[in-house]
Amino acid sequence: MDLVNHLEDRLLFAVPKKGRLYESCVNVLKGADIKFRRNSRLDIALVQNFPIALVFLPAADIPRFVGTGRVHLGITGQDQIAEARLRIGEKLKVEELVDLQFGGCKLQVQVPESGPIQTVKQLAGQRIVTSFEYLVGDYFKKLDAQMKKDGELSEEAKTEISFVSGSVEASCALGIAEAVVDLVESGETMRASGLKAIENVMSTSAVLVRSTNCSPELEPLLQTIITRIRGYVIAQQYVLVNYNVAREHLTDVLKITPGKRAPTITTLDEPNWVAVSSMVLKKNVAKVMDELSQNHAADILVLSIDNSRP
Ligand SMILES: Nc1ncnc2c1ncn2[C@@H]1O[C@H](COP(=O)(O)OP(=O)(O)OP(=O)(O)O)[C@@H](O)[C@H]1O
Ligand SMILES: O=P(O)(O)OC[C@H]1O[C@H](OP(=O)(O)OP(=O)(O)O)[C@H](O)[C@@H]1O
Repeated sequence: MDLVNHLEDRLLFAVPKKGRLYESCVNVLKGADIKFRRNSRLDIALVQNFPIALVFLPAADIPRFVGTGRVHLGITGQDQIAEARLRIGEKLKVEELVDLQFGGCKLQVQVPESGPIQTVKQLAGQRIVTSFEYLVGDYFKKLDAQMKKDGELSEEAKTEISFVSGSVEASCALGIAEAVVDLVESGETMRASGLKAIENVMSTSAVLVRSTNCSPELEPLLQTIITRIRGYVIAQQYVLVNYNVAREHLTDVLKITPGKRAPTITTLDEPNWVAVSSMVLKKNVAKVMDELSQNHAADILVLSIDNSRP
C-alpha cells in the first residue's frame, strides 16, 4: 500500500522506533485500544480503528517532529524534550501532557571511580562527552560563569562539551574526556565502565507530548486519545481497595484511604456497618492494608483496575 498517500487527514502519532521506551509505548497504545499492525521494515503503521498513523522515529527526533507541527502527538523522554527546547528555542511548539510513569532515569555527571575528580567544580575547563550537548552545555556554562564570578576559574577557561551519539561511557577510558554525562537507571552500565556519578543534571521519564500547532479539526480526536492514555496511566498506578468497617471506626480508616477524589461509602445490611471503596496507589497498598487491619477494617479486598477515565 502507498502509505504516504494515506497520511493526509490522519492524526500523526510519533513513537520511539526501538530502544528503552519501545515496549512500554506499545503497552500504552494497547491500553488506549489503538489497534495497528507494524511491518518491521516500515516506520509508519496505519491505525485500524482510528484515522491515526503511527510514525516510528528515534526518541531524540520526536520533540522536533512534534514541536514543528509535522507530527501531532508523540511519546519520548523528558530529557529529549528539554534538550530540544534548548537546541530549538521558542520555535519548538510542544506541550508536555502526561507523565507516563516509565522510562525513569537520571542524567548524571560521571567520572572515573578511582580518579582524582570528586566534584563538578573540578571539571570546569576540562573535557566532557555526552549525547545531550545542549543540556550539558547549558549546565557547564552556568557553572563556569558562577566560578568566574567567584574567582575560582580564569576568565579564558571554558569547559569543552563534545557530542557522541552512543557508547558515551567509553569516553573516559578512551582518553577523550575527563567526565561523561549520560543516563543512569540501575547504574550497571556506569559501574561496568569504572565510573561513578558525582552530580545529577536532571531526572527524566517518558511523557506524552502534543504539538500546540494542530488544526482545530484534529482536536476532538486528539482529546479522545489523550483522555484514553491518561486513563490507562492512572489505571496502572492505582488499585481499588474495598473493605467493611463499623461506623465508629470510619473516621480513622478514611484517613488511611482518602481515595483519589473521595472514597465511596455504602451502607451494609448489618447495623452500624458500612462498605468502603477507595483508589489507592499500587506502591502503597501493602502498607495501607496493614493500617486498615490495625484500625478495625474487615474483609479487605484489593482489585486491579484495567482502565479508567479521569
Ligand atoms: N537506562 C534507561 N532506563 C530508563 N530509561 C532510559 C534509559 N536509557 C534511556 N532511557 C530513556 O529512553 C530514551 C531513549 O533512549 P534509548 O537509549 O533507548 O534511545 P535510542 O538511543 O533511540 O535507542 P538505542 O540506544 O537503542 O539506539 C532516553 O532519552 C530516556 O528518556
Ligand atoms: O543504568 P543502566 O540501567 O545501566 O542504564 C543506563 C544505560 O541505558 C542507556 O543506554 P541503552 O542501554 O539504552 O543503550 P545505548 O547506549 O545504545 O543508548 C544509557 O545511555 C546508559 O548507557
